[in-house]
Amino acid sequence: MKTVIIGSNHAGIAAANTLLDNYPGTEVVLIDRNTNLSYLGCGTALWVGRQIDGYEDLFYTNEATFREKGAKIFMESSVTSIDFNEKIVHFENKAGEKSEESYDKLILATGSKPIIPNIPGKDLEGLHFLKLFQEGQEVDRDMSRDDVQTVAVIGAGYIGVEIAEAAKRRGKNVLLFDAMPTSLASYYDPEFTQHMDKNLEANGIELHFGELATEYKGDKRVEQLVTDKGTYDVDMVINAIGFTANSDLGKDHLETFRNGAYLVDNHQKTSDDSVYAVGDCATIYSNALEATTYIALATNAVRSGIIAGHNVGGTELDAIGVQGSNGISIFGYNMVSTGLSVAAAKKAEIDVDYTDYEDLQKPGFIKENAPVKIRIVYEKSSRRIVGAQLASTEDISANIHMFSLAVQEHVTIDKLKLLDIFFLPHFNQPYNYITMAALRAK
Ligand SMILES: Cc1cc2nc3c(=O)[nH]c(=O)nc-3n(C[C@H](O)[C@H](O)[C@H](O)COP(=O)(O)OP(=O)(O)OC[C@H]3O[C@@H](n4cnc5c(N)ncnc54)[C@H](O)[C@@H]3O)c2cc1C
Ligand SMILES: NC(=O)C1=CN([C@@H]2O[C@H](COP(=O)(O)OP(=O)(O)OC[C@H]3O[C@@H](n4cnc5c(N)ncnc54)[C@H](O)[C@@H]3O)[C@@H](O)[C@H]2O)C=CC1
Repeated sequence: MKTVIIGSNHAGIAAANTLLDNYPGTEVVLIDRNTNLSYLGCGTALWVGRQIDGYEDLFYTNEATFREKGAKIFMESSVTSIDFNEKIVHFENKAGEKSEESYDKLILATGSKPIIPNIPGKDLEGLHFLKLFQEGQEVDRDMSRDDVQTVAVIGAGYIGVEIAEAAKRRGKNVLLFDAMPTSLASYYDPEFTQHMDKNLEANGIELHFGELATEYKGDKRVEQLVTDKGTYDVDMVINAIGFTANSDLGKDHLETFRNGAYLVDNHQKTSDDSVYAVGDCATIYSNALEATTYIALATNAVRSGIIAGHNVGGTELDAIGVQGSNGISIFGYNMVSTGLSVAAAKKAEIDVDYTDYEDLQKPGFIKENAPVKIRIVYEKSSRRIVGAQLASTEDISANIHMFSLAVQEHVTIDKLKLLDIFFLPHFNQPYNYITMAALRAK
């Protein structure tokens, strides 16, 4: 059997490795238009902000590894069209030479693309997006210019907040804009984001929330950013207002979600029996929403690639859904969340309650210690946990995995009240904040 995979980043790589490692004799062809594969975009802000030495270690595999495993791999080759009836993929390399590959099974792993603000001045120099490795390099180069002193970041989601920190670490004046009244509004409730906002301000980032960019102004290069509330002199702009699915190749043939992502079943199969879709170009099932949705994360890309790989290889494997678990660490302030915030539940018309608690991570007699804030969100009628948020300068990140499982398994808030949680002063308190929050639930 021959499988063609379009897109060889996180999702495509996971699907290819699953096939090559578990199904000897299977024929795998990978096609990607980029020069590189496996770039961990999460490292861009660390590298641009000089928290790590360089970008070299942000790649975890390469073309040669796939060749050694027996796959055919075409880099710098763009798929231009797919004949879904004849099962043929047409592609073109950078020299313009056209080729084609037939398939028995096709895996679409074409990922996502940044949403481009459609406002006047969008073709000026000095305007950036942050998706590809090459775009990270451009941002890094621009930030190295002496005449770039003021950087505007549009979108205070994960990319925006991370790159705002990086620009500040590079000594720039940083202005951070978002349409919402706080940073990270898609992931956390205001009781949590207010702490991140204070942290950003305390570290010298100028916040402009509830403000919409309306125009970029400049001669050749951007010189001003105009919003619905003011005009700002800027030397560089980084746009980070979210991703949308890159489904151009199959959107006329396959069923799609409201944002254009390929609709997939729990085997990652699309509406065409021979075609699978994985990662950021596909939908995903949310256990918190109990519905199909879209969540662009590397973690989901890898898992969905593994699922497609096995189903294509001949082992039936069902996806178990996700919670969209995520985390961020900015100037030493750490936040993690899973499932739905109260605001996200409200938007999805799920009637929820929540329980909050705040305490020191460890007993008071331990010197290296800091407060932890927790919120657990649960559905009023069923009492199932639908989300959790934690924040601290301590590393509280691993707690969120348990909440992810709780959401996945529909555990109720009442089950959490007497859960066996160990105590050791080096790590936590006998009256654990998870227990205390659960006990306070209405
Ligand atoms: C700056 C940044 C930081 C991030 N940080 C995190 C993080 O900390 N944690 C996390 O979980 N996620 C993070 N993400 C999100 C994560 O990177 C994406 O969810 C992930 O890359 C999705 O993987 P993918 O393989 O589905 O798609 P993509 O990474 O978008 O890859 C798609 C591939 O398809 C190729 N392709 C597309 N169209 C064609 C075509 N027509 N022909 C040939 N090839 C094609 C592209 O060249 C690309 O290589 C971050 C993203 C960015 C940009
Ligand atoms: N730590 C992590 O897990 C990371 C994950 N990612 C993922 O990559 C994807 C893309 O990241 P982001 O681009 O940061 O998307 P995002 O969805 O995290 O944030 C986009 C932000 O832009 C704002 N926005 C939207 N339209 C706007 C407009 N017109 N003007 C001003 N603000 C506007 C939104 O309110 C939101 O806060 C996301 O799925 C994200 O989860 C990215 C970086 C790190």
